[in-house]
Amino acid sequence: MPLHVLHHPLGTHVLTHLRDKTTKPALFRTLSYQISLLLALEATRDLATEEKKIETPLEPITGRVLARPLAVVPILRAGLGMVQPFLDTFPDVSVGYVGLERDHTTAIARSYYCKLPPLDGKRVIVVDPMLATGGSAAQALDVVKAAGAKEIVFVCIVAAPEGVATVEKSHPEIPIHAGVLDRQLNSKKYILPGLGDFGDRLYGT
Ligand SMILES: O=P(O)(O)OC[C@H]1O[C@H](OP(=O)(O)OP(=O)(O)O)[C@H](O)[C@@H]1O
Ligand SMILES: O=c1cc[nH]c(=O)[nH]1
Ligand SMILES: [Mg+2]
Repeated sequence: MPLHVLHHPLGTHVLTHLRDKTTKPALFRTLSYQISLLLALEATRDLATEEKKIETPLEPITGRVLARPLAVVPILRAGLGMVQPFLDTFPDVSVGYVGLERDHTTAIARSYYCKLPPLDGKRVIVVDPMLATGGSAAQALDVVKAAGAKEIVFVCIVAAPEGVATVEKSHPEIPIHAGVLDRQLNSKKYILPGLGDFGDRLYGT
């Protein structure tokens, strides 16, 4: 599946402020909300709709409404910073949680939590702001598939080429929506130029 990179002047503006090391957590959370809303709209452009007969104040018409509910699945903890725009914007959303944490030396993610709603019949949107090695995303996508998800999209704010390659190899049918595609990983598997540790900046840790 192709990588879809966000093209919107507001997205570019927000990303610059997210990258700025002087941006404090309160503003960082607001900016995360804004870019996640833009990404949520991109990741749902092709949602199925169905007919619904209604009456306007003037006459009856057949309109269209969303046919199926959404499930948004943040990868804890940084993914939590991307959930709220989905809840605020879509009429029928459930939330599942996959807890993964990268080891500081190996950068390999370890699972510590999982709680998912029924996923069959839903558009399942797995969200995590940073796609670095791709290990966390690939694991989370394995987990939602094992839980019955069939229509899955992965959404991140910053992607590294290495992470995109990992997800494309392990889950070739899953579309990836990213706010930006960055240059590379450094020796500690952080994204360059990136924005640092998203979870730490979101929660001031
Ligand atoms: O693509 P990867 O190499 O797996 O790296 C990306 C992961 O690293 C960060 O989470 P982290 O493990 O730091 O946990 P946190 O969200 O609790 O800070 C980020 O939010 C991703 O989940
Ligand atoms: O650059 C990175 C890589 C992984 N996780 C982050 O929060 N930032
Ligand atoms: Mg972190």
